[in-house]
Amino acid sequence: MQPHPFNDDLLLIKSKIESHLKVKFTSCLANLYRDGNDSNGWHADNEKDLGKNPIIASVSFGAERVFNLKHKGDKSLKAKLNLQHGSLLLMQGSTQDNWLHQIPKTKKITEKRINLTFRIIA
Ligand SMILES: O=C(O)CCC(=O)C(=O)O
Ligand SMILES: [Fe+2]
Repeated sequence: MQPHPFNDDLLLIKSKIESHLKVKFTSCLANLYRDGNDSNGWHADNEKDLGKNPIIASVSFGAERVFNLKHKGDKSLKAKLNLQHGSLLLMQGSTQDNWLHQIPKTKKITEKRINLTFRIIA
């Protein structure tokens, strides 16, 4: 993937999150879900360059989508959130070590959603 410099809109969103959380982010990954047919399969954001126990701030715009979490070890542990327009989801601590997350496909959603995940990359 080819990184681009932050534009003014992204810098504004980044600085609002940073002053709220007292954390500085170095990068942002943008995902476009054109409709409910676009999804993001089960994964953990545990790439080496994120370091141990990464803090990831995830902002959602547009269509509300389901966000599922499942524990890697204990299959009985699951969580389901609805990520609303304008919401901020924070993943931190051992979340990526212990849990997988996904945005499942759905036939109910025909509208677009944009998700921005702000990250600290060494
Ligand atoms: O779209 C979302 O809310 C999640 C995106 C995600 O998990 C990722 O980019 O790693
Ligand atoms: Fe993720």
